[in-house]
Amino acid sequence: MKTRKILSLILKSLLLILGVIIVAVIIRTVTFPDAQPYFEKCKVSDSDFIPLNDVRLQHFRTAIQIPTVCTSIDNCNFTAILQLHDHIQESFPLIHSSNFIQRILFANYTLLYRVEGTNSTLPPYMLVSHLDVVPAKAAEWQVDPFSATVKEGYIFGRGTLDVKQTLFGMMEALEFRLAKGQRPIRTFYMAMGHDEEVSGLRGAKAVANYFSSRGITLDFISDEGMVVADGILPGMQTPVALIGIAEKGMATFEFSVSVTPGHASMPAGETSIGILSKAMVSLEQNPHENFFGKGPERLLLEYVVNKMTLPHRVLMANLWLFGPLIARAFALKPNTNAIIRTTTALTMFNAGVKWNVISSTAKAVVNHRIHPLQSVADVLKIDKKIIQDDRVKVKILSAYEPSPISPTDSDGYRILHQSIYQIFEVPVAPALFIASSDSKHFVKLSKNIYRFAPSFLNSAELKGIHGNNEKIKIKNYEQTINFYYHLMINAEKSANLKSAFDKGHQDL
Ligand SMILES: CCCCCCCC/C=C\CCCCCCCC(=O)N[C@@H](Cc1c[nH]c2ccccc12)C(=O)O
Ligand SMILES: [Zn+2]
Ligand SMILES: [Zn+2]
Repeated sequence: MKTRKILSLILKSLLLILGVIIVAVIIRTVTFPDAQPYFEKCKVSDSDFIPLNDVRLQHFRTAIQIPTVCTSIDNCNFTAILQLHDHIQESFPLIHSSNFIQRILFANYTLLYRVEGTNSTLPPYMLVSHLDVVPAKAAEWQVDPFSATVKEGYIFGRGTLDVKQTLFGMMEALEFRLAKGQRPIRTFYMAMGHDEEVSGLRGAKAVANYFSSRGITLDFISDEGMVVADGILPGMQTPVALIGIAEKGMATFEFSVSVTPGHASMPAGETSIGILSKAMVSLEQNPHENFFGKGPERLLLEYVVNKMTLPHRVLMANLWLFGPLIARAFALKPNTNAIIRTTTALTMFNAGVKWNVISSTAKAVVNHRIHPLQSVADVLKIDKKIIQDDRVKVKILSAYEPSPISPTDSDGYRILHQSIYQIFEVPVAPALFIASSDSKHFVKLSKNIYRFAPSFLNSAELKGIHGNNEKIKIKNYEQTINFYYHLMINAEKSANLKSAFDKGHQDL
């Protein structure tokens, strides 16, 4: 009898606790604050819209057809890069004949345009793109990667998403303003690196030195980066534009094992290949810590929870209860896994000289993209702990720390948010940029650095970046031009944007 009473009491207590949790979850879900600043949809009048006519389309197609491939810092198609310089000058005659626009060359191939505004009291900003592209294996593409083939509503080609669309988008926008007699009020720069895909150490680094040697700082910088993600963020009923407020660091390690070589007929147990393979499998099977809920993605979720389907809203609004479950869910897909941890990619493995020789050495390269909550030193220490084999030696081939996290209450963020919203009319949220950009060289020039390309992409299209069949929707390229057009205009009225943010619903 006594036992039954105790069990009944325990059951009632558990039901009470469950009830309290359910009520707490419901209250949190329905009262979750909406961090999405509201804008009246700023109607884009015809005069404010740049149509993608045949001339502009051909400008872009010709740029794609110029194979500005870089494979290493000293191995670029420099002839093609100079061809692209010429094509840019031919495509934008007003820019290149203007007396208030200066074109500056760095390291023979990197370009910086300075557009002097009429009001020198407004702090300058910078738009960043790059001229070079990664190689493409033509045999694996549906079309020639440098043909700029137009089909099925797309323009196919290496560089259509990374990142000649922003290069020509910003230039078309400025040329259009000049053609309308609109001299910009606010001074801004457009930087175009020639070696972004191989570190930017010759190009963007020289541009950074130019600014720092003159004591010039920038109010904000907009570089390539995150995108308008369509069907990528779990639970989102609409696409969501992600502004990279920080970028991951990068560490490329070379792991090697050396043993005494010998005849394959008399192997001494473990070989260099076997020892290194085991070490690499350990790295691959032991991912770095899952930081879900502790990094910029927490801010991202606060911005978009209320735009999610109800089941996802219940989960995302209650990370206190469902955090561990969501952390595991984010880890399942490469795109979302990349924003919650330091990633480990085994990218090269070289060993052996002949089938009947025990190889003296085996070498492997691992590329880590480092989460902002870790450092290069942390990652190296953890790798060594995972491998736990002193025979495996490690050399740092290149390393960059994660960037600082830029604020979301800056003029620059507001300008990007508004410009994105005007063109795409989708929720906009801050996020961690999962790759690297030339902006890593500009962190001393501005604390407001944002990594965003106005690319409207689903998971399949995203795979084209550095992959096969890179392609941009024709409509998305037109949106890209108009994104930069509105960014330039919004940058000249940013004070209004602040009041709009501060007061909620506003006509701008
Ligand atoms: C919850 C949100 C879901 C997440 C969605 C993910 C969306 C992904 C968005 C964008 C990813 C595409 C990235 C495109 C730009 C990539 C720029 C780039 O390729 N950078 C290179 C830079 C680089 C190359 N070699 C070196 C050597 C040394 C330093 C840098 C570089 C790169 O990152 O590899
Ligand atoms: Zn790239
Ligand atoms: Zn790029």
